[in-house]
Amino acid sequence: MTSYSNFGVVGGGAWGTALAQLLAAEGAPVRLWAREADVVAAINADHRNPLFLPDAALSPSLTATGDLADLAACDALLVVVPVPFLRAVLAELPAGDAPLILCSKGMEAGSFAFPIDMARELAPGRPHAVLSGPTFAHEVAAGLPTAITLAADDAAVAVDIARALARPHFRPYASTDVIGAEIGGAIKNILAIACGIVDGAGLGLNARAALISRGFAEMTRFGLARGAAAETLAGLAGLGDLVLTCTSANSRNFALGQGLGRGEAAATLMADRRTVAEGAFSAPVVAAAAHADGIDMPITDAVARLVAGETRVAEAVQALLSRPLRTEGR
Ligand SMILES: NC(=O)C1=CN([C@@H]2O[C@H](COP(=O)(O)OP(=O)(O)OC[C@H]3O[C@@H](n4cnc5c(N)ncnc54)[C@H](O)[C@@H]3O)[C@@H](O)[C@H]2O)C=CC1
Ligand SMILES: O=C(CO)COP(=O)(O)O
Repeated sequence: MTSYSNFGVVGGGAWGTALAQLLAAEGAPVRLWAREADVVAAINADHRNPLFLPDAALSPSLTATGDLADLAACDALLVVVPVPFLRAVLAELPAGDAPLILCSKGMEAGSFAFPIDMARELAPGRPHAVLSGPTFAHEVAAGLPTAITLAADDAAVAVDIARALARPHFRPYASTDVIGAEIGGAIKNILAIACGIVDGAGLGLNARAALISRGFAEMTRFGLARGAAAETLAGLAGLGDLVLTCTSANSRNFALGQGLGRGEAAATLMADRRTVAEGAFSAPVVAAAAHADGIDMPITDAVARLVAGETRVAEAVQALLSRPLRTEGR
């Protein structure tokens, strides 16, 4: 059994900060790399991250740096950079054999790569794992009970990392279904936008439940075609996270969808965002991947078109409702 005690966190957004705080809460040293100099300064001076996680008081044992080289001595790294920027940051990581735990949720445009695919390509020769599940950052930082999936190809690696991350209120479930964990996290963001649209447009709770169910059918079709296990998709990283983010305006993806549903322009909603709504980036990518593989994903298609400003909410809803009737199933 390998134990990890000297964690580094790559990415000082809400989720990176919350994970760093989780690991540092009892006084363990944790080093966090943040891109913004004011985030680094505020964490070190005031033990706060006013830009991305303003309400959390952070442990003094959590220190920040703007230099990735300062993470070279860490014995495990959590990588929490939004997917569109992940490749560039991975390319700058200091060399080493510390495991990389990928915590971002999405699929890269052009390459169709998930975070773990990029890590294997750009930082080979070390263990890679995926951490994904229903986990609002502010709740984890506040110490509220949370369960999550930790997936790695090697079962022993998954168990070791899960043990190292576990805390009394934070329960990682070990898994070897890396692709299932990646697909669940990427697709639930897209479906959270769809549910936000239904909410913003006032289409009712029946419609939201229908979207969650039929969206889960899309996630399952896409996942099974790529070798994911049905249990993973029905677990924390899939259905669990889908339920969380499809039912709460705390989800940035859901909130973006609410704006679209109220009729606000996608371009306006996307402009000047400091925080990410990964589903807006992933929707066209997953839609294109599904088309290429011949997988039917009408809700994902609709979200991609709405985010691109190619259709209006009423048209998209009409198109979904007028699809031919079919038998229920995957
Ligand atoms: N916030 C949450 O509750 C959770 C977020 N996630 C995932 O974690 C990942 C990171 O999200 P958050 O920490 O919430 O981010 P955030 O929305 O709080 O902050 C934005 C992040 O993007 C970074 N960024 C912006 N432009 C960049 C660039 N050009 N190069 C590199 N980095 C850049 C910022 O430095 C900041 O770290 C996403 O994939 C998200 O889906 C996963 C679970 C929970
Ligand atoms: O992934 C999340 C919770 O599990 C956070 O969702 P949002 O990115 O939509 O806020």
